[in-house]
Amino acid sequence: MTILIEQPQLGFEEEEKKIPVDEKELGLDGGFVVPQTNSFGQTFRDYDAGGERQPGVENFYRINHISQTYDFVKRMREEYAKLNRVEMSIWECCELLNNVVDESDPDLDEPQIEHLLQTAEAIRKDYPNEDWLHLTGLIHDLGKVLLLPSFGELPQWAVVGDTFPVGCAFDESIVHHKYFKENPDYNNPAFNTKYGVYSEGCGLNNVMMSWGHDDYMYLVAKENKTTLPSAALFIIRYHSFYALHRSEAYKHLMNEEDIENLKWLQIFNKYDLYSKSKVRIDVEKVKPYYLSLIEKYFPAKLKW
Ligand SMILES: O[C@H]1[C@H](O)[C@@H](O)[C@H](O)[C@@H](O)[C@H]1O
Ligand SMILES: [Fe+2]
Ligand SMILES: [Fe+2]
Repeated sequence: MTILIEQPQLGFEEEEKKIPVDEKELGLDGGFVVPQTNSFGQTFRDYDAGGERQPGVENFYRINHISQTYDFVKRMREEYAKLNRVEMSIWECCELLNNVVDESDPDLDEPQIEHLLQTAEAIRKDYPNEDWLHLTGLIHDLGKVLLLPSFGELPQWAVVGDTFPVGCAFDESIVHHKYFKENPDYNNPAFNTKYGVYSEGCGLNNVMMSWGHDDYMYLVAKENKTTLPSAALFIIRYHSFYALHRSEAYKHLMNEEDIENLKWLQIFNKYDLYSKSKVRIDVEKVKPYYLSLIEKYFPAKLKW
């Protein structure tokens, strides 16, 4: 029952693009200061904080956990693999996110374009030479356009929030785990064991993740033949997989390449999570720089 999705084979050129992960090797001082609290005065990712956003966020996860089943994900992957909805550039997509607000996020109620630029600019300060990582910051959440009418207007529960594997047991570390009890897969013996339909070390590429903006943007980038390195595609695809990159669950499904790429994801996560603030970036000022990166790593128009 395992669904195999093709991963670009690492040829000679791609091999050379592999990037050193050691922060010391990169000569960085990690200037970014992790703030103690979010813009609402609470600790980041506190899902039981009881603040103004809590009831909405909890309700979001209730519906998300009940509805993300193995069959649902399979259907979504097939449907969106067609990439037959829209043709546009990466920057046009960034602008579309001007009007998107994420209901799953306890730390941010700003339009998403702010979050993209805040993430990218924070990375750029600490890792000035890793231009691929700046661009990864800019585009990692573009898949949230799935909320908009021309992309199928999917409900929030099918677009945002933390992701997790389907087809095997839901790990206890997943936010608001209790709501999985009402997911039909929860009582299905094919899907509710440690390995479920997978096997030890099978590689995350062979694992079906709950459907949302991560997997969609990965698909868009890959199918439109981005020249970004494999670590960038991994970051885009798994940045919402907190059970893995924060709680170290599901490690038994990883292969060697996943282990390498996870190091970059963990660096990235610091900027994705803690750069969320009310301090706005001047879009027009930074736009030329990001346009030059887009031109370097993507075709002018992409299929979405
Ligand atoms: O609420 C947030 C948001 O949807 C992010 O884009 C996602 O990456 C996180 O995992 C999630 O917790
Ligand atoms: Fe995200
Ligand atoms: Fe993000």
